[in-house]
Amino acid sequence: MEDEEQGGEWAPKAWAHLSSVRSLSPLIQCITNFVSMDLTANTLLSAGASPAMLHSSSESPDFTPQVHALYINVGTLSDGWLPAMTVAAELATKFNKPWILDPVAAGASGFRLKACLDLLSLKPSVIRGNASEIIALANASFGSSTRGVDSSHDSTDAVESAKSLANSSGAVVAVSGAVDFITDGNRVLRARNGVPMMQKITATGCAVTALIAAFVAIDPSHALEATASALAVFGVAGEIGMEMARGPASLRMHLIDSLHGLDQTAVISRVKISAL
Ligand SMILES: Nc1ncnc2c1ncn2[C@@H]1O[C@H](COP(=O)(O)OP(=O)(O)O)[C@@H](O)[C@H]1O
Ligand SMILES: Cc1ncsc1CCOP(=O)(O)O
Ligand SMILES: [Mg+2]
Repeated sequence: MEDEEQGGEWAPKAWAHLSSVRSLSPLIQCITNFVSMDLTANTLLSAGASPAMLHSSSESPDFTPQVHALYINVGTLSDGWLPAMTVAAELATKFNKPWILDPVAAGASGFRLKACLDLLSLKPSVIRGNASEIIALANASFGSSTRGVDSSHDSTDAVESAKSLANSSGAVVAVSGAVDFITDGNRVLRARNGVPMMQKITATGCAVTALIAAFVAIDPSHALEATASALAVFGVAGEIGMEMARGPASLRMHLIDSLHGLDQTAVISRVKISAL
């Protein structure tokens, strides 16, 4: 099975997506949490994209129409930031720009769940979360099965929730974990790259969602494929980075270096994407 997943039709697609990000350098507006800002911006830069962490609702009317994609992450949500997210998402929709949602800890509180559900009504192109977040959103429930920002479920537990959320929202939904699943509600793709140590670095989930925004920016009409490519490419960077790392802190550094240095041979030989 693993051999079937390696190479095939998907690895050249992933390489084509990464190459387009490098040559087109899409401008990505990021409204993201305080924890993730640095890793997110550096991930986008090392992939060849151009990050801009602009979140004021006073400047989004001028700025959002110019970007190639918008990334919204509710990780350190506050009353003050929510209107800024709403304004930017409305502008993205109005100006036909893809926007991507990371519903960090969606099931941690009623405030956060309602915020995420309200943002969903503004039609994101892609939602990427861990299994607990996708289950909470699909069931519109908070509390019982959520432990803060980390998942208490395996990604395989959330495949049906992801499909149902994709169908109800119209978005492509990605569940990350040991295996990443990506669905439009009908097709389901599976990406099997990465290393477990990536969970021990804060904001790797946030960073890969930003990378999804960059990949969707350069191929907006194929959001499902672009999302799978971004998850697999980030995983490959983690695998190569892990060969040099001594723990989470050095993996963080080597992951960024590896993403920057990825070549065609590494991507083609390592990307493991398949249809479920
Ligand atoms: N056990 C694992 N093996 C390989 N890759 C993993 C594993 N757990 C997470 N990842 C990868 O780490 C990144 C962050 O995923 P995850 O930890 O699920 O998100 P979050 O940080 O939002 O909870 C993703 O690229 C995912 O594929
Ligand atoms: C620890 C923490 N607390 C609020 S946001 C955040 C970062 C979460 O990052 P990720 O979802 O990528 O693990
Ligand atoms: Mg997360």
